Amino acid sequence: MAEPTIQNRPPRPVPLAALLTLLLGLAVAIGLFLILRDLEYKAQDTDFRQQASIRALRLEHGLAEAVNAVEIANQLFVVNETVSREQFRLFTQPLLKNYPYIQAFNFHRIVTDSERSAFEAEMRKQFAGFMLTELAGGKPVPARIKKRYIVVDFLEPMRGNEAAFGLDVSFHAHLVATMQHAAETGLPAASDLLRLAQGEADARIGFQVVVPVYRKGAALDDAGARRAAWIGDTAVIFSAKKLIEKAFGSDGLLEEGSPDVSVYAAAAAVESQLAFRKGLPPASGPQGGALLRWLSPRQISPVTHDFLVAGKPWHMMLSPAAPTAIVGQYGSFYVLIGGVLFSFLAAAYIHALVTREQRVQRLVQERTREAHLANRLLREDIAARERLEKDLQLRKRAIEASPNAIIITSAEAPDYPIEYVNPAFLHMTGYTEMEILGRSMRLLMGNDSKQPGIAEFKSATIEQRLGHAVMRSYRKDGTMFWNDLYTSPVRDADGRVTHFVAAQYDITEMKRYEAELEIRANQDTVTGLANRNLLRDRLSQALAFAARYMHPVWVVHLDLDRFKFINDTLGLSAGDQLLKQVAERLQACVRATDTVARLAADEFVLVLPERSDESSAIHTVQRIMDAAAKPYTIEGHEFFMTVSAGMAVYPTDGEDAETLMKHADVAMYRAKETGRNNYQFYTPAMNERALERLRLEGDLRLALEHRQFELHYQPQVDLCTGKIHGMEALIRWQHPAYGMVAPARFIGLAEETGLIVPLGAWVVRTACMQAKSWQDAGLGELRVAVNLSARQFTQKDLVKSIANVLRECGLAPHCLELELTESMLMDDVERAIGILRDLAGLGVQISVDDFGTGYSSLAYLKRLPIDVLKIDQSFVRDISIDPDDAAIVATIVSLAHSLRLQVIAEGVETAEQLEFLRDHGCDAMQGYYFSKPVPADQFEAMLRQGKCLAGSANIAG
Ligand SMILES: Nc1nc2c(ncn2[C@@H]2O[C@@H]3COP(=O)(O)O[C@H]4[C@@H](O)[C@H](n5cnc6c(=O)[nH]c(N)nc65)O[C@@H]4COP(=O)(O)O[C@H]3[C@H]2O)c(=O)[nH]1
Repeated sequence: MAEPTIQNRPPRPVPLAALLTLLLGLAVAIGLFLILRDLEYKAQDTDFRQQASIRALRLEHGLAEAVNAVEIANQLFVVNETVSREQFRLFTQPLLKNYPYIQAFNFHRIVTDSERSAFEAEMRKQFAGFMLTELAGGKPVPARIKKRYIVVDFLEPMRGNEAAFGLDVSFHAHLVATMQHAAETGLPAASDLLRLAQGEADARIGFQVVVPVYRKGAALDDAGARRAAWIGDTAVIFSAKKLIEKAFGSDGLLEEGSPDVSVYAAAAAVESQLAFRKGLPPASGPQGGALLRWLSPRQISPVTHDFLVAGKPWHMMLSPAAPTAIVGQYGSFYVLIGGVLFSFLAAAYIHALVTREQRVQRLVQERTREAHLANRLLREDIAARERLEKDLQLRKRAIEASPNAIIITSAEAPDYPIEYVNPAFLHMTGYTEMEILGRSMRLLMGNDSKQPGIAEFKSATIEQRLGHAVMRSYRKDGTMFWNDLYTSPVRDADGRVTHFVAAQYDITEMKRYEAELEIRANQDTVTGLANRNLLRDRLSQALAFAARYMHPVWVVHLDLDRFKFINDTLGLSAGDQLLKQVAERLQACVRATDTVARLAADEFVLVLPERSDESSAIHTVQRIMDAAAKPYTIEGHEFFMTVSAGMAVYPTDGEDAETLMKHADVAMYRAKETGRNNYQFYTPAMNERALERLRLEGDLRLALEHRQFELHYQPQVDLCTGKIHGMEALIRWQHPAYGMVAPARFIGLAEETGLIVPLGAWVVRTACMQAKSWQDAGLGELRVAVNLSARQFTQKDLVKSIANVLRECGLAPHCLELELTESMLMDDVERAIGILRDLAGLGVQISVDDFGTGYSSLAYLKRLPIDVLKIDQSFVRDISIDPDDAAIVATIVSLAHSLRLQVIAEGVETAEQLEFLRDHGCDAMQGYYFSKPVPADQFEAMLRQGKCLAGSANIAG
């Protein structure tokens, strides 16, 4: 099952422990918060109440002191019968100074209407124009007539209060009521708050305290008596603000942060009677949602204080200054915040612990599961191994018990050492394990290393594929057995071939049986030659091969002349013996690749696939006829026998086996008809040529004796100097009947007949003598090139005979150049190298004729001690029209030069060919363009003329 990855793992629920920790932490934090806040609140509340009572006392005291000042002033009128204005001034002066919150001292005099005039008259004595006034529209006007006037008689200080002097205040109902109340009680009475006409702008709220003044000596027992004795009153006008500020003023009771204070000149908090305020009116409590209200600092409830000022109830309210409450409860908040944070941290920690624990548990579970799985796999593995072990044991026992040989080799090239062989192998080969292990399979092949099966086996191994080969193998004691070998690569898990397994079967018995069958099927039982069956096969194979490589195949039908006579005379057994001897002779005259078959009683057929021309075929047939013609000894008697042969050639005389056999048969009958003991071609023209060849061969044998040969010389010209620097000696046969015969017609014949050896020796000697004679005649140290035939080249005493000739002629060895063809060199390179080294040791020059037509191996070319390469005329011919030939010639020139060889081009017929050769750095030329091969006298004439090649350096220069 796939593990969920980090990305797709579902979110895990918060562990309960973490949740509980969080909740508990939060509860504790909140609890602490509440307790602390309560403590803070109580401390604050107590502190606040203390402050409030201090302020209440101070205020009461201050106001009482003020009232006291009024009573002091009143004493002036109580004590004195009459009080002069001056007295009043002098008396109030110090009081005004001591009580700066006193706005004015007044004496209100009750004047009846009847007394008005006298009063006004009396007053005018001191104050001109005095009259009682009243306020109308805020301005003093003469007072209207009333029963009674309450007149501001004395007034201190006067300055600033002039408007009030003489004013009838009886229009002021409340003031009048206050005065009357004071008069009736005989006690000071305070008014409501008034708006004062004088004073600083913020101190114009004030109140009056009046104390009644009675007539001297009047009874004042009850209210009525007092009302009757009332003649006026002394009044003091206070500035409420100044008075209260003075009361609180000391000890910093109004400082920033001190409680907020509201003082009302009434029994309750009536805003119109607000005498003083510091700070804000008491708040109704925190606003906002429940949580916000709960979290908000607990409000300290305001403190009220009621007291009397001159009999009038006053009301004071104190509430803590706003920031104080918050500041005072910070501690609990810190605890709350800290507690909450701590709770979250603790919860996170518990969460981490729990999740870690869970992870560990999970990991343990996973590991446990994996361990179980691993255990299961291990058990399965062990079981599989046991099974495998059993299988292996079984296979091993099977391999060991196998009757066929099994070999396992390593895949390590090049030896592929043997790592295992089964007992059957040891039994089959006779080797012990010790002897075979670590060795190569090659050990089994002995020296028989050229079998086709080995190549197949090798390539199967290299290509790492199945291989099958039937091979001859050799036991330890050297005896051969036929080995049917199968091999197969063994691959490891990565597909790499590490071993090969081979199974070998000893099929020697089968092979022997097969061979016997084949022999029976394909061999003539009397002679052991191929029978008709095998002949057909071989001929078909030869034709298929010939068709592919454009080779001729010769089919020769032989018939023994007069065999029937011998058979009839001497009996079948003698006949058989004769046939056997004939068969042996036939076999001896042909090559291994040829087939000799017996068709019927005295009829034989030869298949000669590797004769390139008719002359070599004739040569073979002639040899057979010669061999057959030799005497036979049977049962003590000597016999002579001749054969008649008919020849047909593929593809001229037929393209299939049947036709060729039929035509060879026809030709054979023709031979019989023409007198037996001869051969006939199926094609008449070939018979003609064969006849001519016979004649030529006969003539050739005599030609040397009759001095019919002569040498022609063709100049070889240095392309740099344009001068003749040598010549090639070319043989000519001056035939008495045919005239001049070209070498192409007789050199091959001479080669086949062996006449080439004396002929070649004659050529070398004649050419050397001629070269020496021209040297002696002062015609230059010319080098003469002579063609060597294959047979000459392989002649045992070649080097010696050449050395003799040079010595006899007195020609310097370097003036003789021996021309050899590529094929002569490549036939048996090692042998050729030996001969050439010996020749080079003499000091003669060696050139390779017809270069480019054969298959010279560069590697060998480097090892051959040669001096000159002759470019074959077939390349030179088309040099200026065929780019391939041009490229070949250019390559040969550069190749020769890189091997430090000279290059001469033969068959140069045109100026273009010459120009090309010059352009490409060819050293010398030979060809009709300069001169054809000419007799010695003509060549000498040419030398004497100093004939040169036009356009060469020396000429141009
Ligand atoms: N079309 C043409 N042909 C040119 C030209 N220049 C030279 N030739 C011919 O090319 C042949 C060159 O000789 P080779 O390749 O050795 O070929 C020689 C050589 O292999 C062989 N031969 C000639 N003399 C001897 C000899 O004394 N001994 C041996 N073993 N072979 C010889 O017979 C071959 C033919 O000889 P030749 O008939 O004399 O033919 C000569 C020569 O006449 C040219 O410009 N155009």
